[in-house]
Amino acid sequence: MARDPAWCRAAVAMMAITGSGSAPHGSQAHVRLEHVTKRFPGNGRRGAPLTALDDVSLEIDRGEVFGVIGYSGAGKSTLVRMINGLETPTRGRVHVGPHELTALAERARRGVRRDIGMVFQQFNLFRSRTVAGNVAYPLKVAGVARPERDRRVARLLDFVGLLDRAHDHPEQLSGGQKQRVGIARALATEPSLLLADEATSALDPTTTGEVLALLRRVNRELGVTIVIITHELEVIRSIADRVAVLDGGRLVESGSVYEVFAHPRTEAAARFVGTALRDRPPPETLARLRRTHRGRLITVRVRDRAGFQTALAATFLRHQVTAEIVFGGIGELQDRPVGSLTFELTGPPGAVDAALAALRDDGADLVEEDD
Ligand SMILES: Nc1ncnc2c1ncn2[C@@H]1O[C@H](COP(=O)(O)OP(=O)(O)OP(=O)(O)O)[C@@H](O)[C@H]1O
Repeated sequence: MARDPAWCRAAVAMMAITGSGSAPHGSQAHVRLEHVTKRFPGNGRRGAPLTALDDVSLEIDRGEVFGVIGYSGAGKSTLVRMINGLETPTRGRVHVGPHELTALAERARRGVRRDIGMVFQQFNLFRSRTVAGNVAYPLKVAGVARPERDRRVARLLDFVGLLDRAHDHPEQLSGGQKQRVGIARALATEPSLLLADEATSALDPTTTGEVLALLRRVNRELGVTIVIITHELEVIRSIADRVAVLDGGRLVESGSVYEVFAHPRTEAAARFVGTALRDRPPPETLARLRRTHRGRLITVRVRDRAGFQTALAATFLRHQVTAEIVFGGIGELQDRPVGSLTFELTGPPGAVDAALAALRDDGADLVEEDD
């Protein structure tokens, strides 16, 4: 049964794309890693040393939210420990602000560390101290006098929305509330840099959203640079400006979240981000679509390209191909469109092949979903 190609044109035109630019990059570096390699000695049984980081160079700008993603064992936590000076590289240099960490003695490194807040997956709160006591602890260590300490603690608890829980103990709080205390504590010494290592990995999706919203406020309202380490792509997608992908200790890709997610240049990054964008129908959906649709199935990736969908509809029309959207959708990443549309194509003999050839010539990123 032929359908009116105009239907397709109208549907596609309705989803016309208006792209906008992503956050600019290139201001002042807050953290700089130059050719950092970290080797751990072999444990005797397996023998060979383990390279946790392999010649990693990257710059994190002051005031940005920078994500680091990678599978378990990729080297993410080792990278964090390089930035806060808890590990020293086997080779290479680490700069934080004006300091070259790798050139400093431990005592001086501790001074730099005071300007770095840490947030952990398991919160790491003192169970024996109250919420206020936990937030006050780093101030006590830093020798801040009681009245000032109390003032800062109240301000921080207010900022994270837990002023009314000041006298509770951590076990009386939910996971999300514990992490908010963790964030307040990390901010107590007014650091300019916050390192969040899997800060939401122990939380459910709703609570994750709340904690990410708080981190966004920390970044925007307090101007704190945030480095967020995670294996959860949704975390990067919702909060980061730029992202680096680690794979087997190597930095395989870095750039704006849009560029890395929408146009991964390496196979390793594509494999990692592919799941986040749901660029293809899942196998069970494809099987069902094949059963219920007689025409050719193709999936077209939609990216930030002005006029692309109008051109797509025009190509189908020109070749007398009927194109019905049977699956897909378009979302947003850093305010730019990203998604995919799966079409069922039907038409006169040879017309579908001609239309697909024309689309490929025009640079369309499409996949044939037929067996
Ligand atoms: N102190 C250490 N001694 C020996 N090997 C180590 C040490 N710390 C890390 N490694 C090894 O270095 C590699 C990278 O570890 P790292 O913890 O940085 O990875 P990750 O990406 O943070 O992983 P995960 O998400 O599982 O925490 C792993 O193979 C790990 O076993």
